[in-house]
Amino acid sequence: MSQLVSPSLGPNHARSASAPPSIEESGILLPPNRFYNEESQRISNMIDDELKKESALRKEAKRKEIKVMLLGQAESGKSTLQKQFQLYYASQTLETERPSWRPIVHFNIMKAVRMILDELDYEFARAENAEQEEIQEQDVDNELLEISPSHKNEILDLRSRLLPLVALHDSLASELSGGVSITGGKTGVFVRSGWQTLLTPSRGWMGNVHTGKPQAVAGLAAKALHTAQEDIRKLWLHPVVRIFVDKRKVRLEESGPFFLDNIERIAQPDYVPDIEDVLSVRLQTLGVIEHSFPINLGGTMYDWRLYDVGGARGQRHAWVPYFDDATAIIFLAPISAFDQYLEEDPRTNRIDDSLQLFTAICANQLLKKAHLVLMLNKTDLLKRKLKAGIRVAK
Ligand SMILES: Nc1nc2c(ncn2[C@@H]2O[C@H](COP(=O)(O)OP(=O)(O)OP(=O)(O)O)[C@@H](O)[C@H]2O)c(=O)[nH]1
Ligand SMILES: [Mg+2]
Repeated sequence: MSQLVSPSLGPNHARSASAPPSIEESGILLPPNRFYNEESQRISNMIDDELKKESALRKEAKRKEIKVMLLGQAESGKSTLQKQFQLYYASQTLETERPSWRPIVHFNIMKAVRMILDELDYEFARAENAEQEEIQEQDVDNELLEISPSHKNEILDLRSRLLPLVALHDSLASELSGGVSITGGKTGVFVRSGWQTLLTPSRGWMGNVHTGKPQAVAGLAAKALHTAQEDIRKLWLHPVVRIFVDKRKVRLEESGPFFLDNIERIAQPDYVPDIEDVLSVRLQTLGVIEHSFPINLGGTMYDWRLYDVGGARGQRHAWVPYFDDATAIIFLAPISAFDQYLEEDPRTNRIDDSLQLFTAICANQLLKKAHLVLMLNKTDLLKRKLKAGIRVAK
C-alpha cells in the first residue's frame, strides 16, 4: 500500500490521520472531461444570456427614467407643484404625511401673527413721531393711517395677550429646522430631504425634523395656539388690520390669510392638516430633494424623478450638479409677484429676478438637451391684485 502523501506537503511528509482523502483517493469515479466541457459551456451560455437580459432591462429602465427639475426663485411654488404631483400620482404617501405638517402649519400662523403685530408697532411708532415732529408731508405710497384711540387700545390689549405665542416664533423655527438658518433671509423653517418620515405619528407629532426626537417647543406652541385662538381671530378681523391688509401695508406670505381664516379648526388639540392645508403651507426647501413616482403614460411605466430645489439666492449653486442628465426643467415664475421684492435681497423686484434666472437657465450649456417648460403660476393672486386696483405699471 502506497504511503499517504499530500501533494502540497511533498512526498516526504506524511499526511495527518485526520486529513480528508483526495477525490482520487476516495475512489469516486470522475465523469469524463467531455461532459464537464459541455456542461460548463451550457452554464456559461446561460449566464451570458442572463447578463444580456439584465443589461437590456437596465437600458430599458434607464430609458424610462425621467429626471425633472423644478426650478425658480424662493416662494415660486416649486414644493407646492411637487406636492400636487405627489397628490396625483402617489396620493397615499401624502395622506400618511399629513400629521407631520401640523407643527409647520402652526409655525405659519405664528409668523403671520408676528408680521401683523410688527407692522402695527411700526405704524404706531410712525404716528407718534409724526405727531411730535408735526410732519406735514406724506409719502403718498406710505400714507399714515388714522387709528382711533379706542382701536389702538384694543390692539395693544390683544398684542399683550398674544406676546407669549409670538415669543415662541424664533425658537419653534430653530427647533423645526434643527438649528439650520440661512444668512440674509428672515427667520424661517428650512427642511432637508426625508424630514416627513421623522415627524410621523409613530415617533410623536412633535419629533424633530432631523433627529426624530420629541420637540418641546412644538408642543408648547400647539398649546399656546389653542389658548390664543380667540385673540388671533379678533386680531385678524379687527377693522384696523382689515385696512392694513387691504391697503397692503402688511404683506403676509400666501399661507397667512388662509390659515388665519381657519384658526378655529387649526387650533384644536386633535387637529391634523387636510390636503388643502398641506398644499397651502409655506416651508422653505434646503438643498435638493428627490421625489420618485412611477407614472403610467400610454401603458408604459416611467420612473419620474422630481428634483425640488431651494430657490433662494444662496441655494442656487446646489442645482448645477443635477443639470447634466436632467430630462426636463419646469421653471416656475410667479406672475403675481410684480410688486414684490426678494426676501434675501429687498432691493430686487421678484419679476426681475425671475427673468434673470430664466435667462441664465436658458443659456446654460449643461441644459441644452433638456426640455424646458415655463410655468407662470399664482395667476389667482394676479387676478385678485388686479381686481383690487393694484397697477402692474407701478
Ligand atoms: N394662491 C396661490 N398660492 C400658491 C400657488 N403656488 C404656490 N402657492 C403658495 O406659495 C407658497 C410658496 O410655495 P413653496 O412651494 O413653498 O415655494 P418654493 O418655490 O418651494 O420655495 P423655496 O423652497 O423657498 O425655494 C406656499 O404657501 C404655497 O401654498 C398658486 O398658484 N396660488
Ligand atoms: Mg420649496
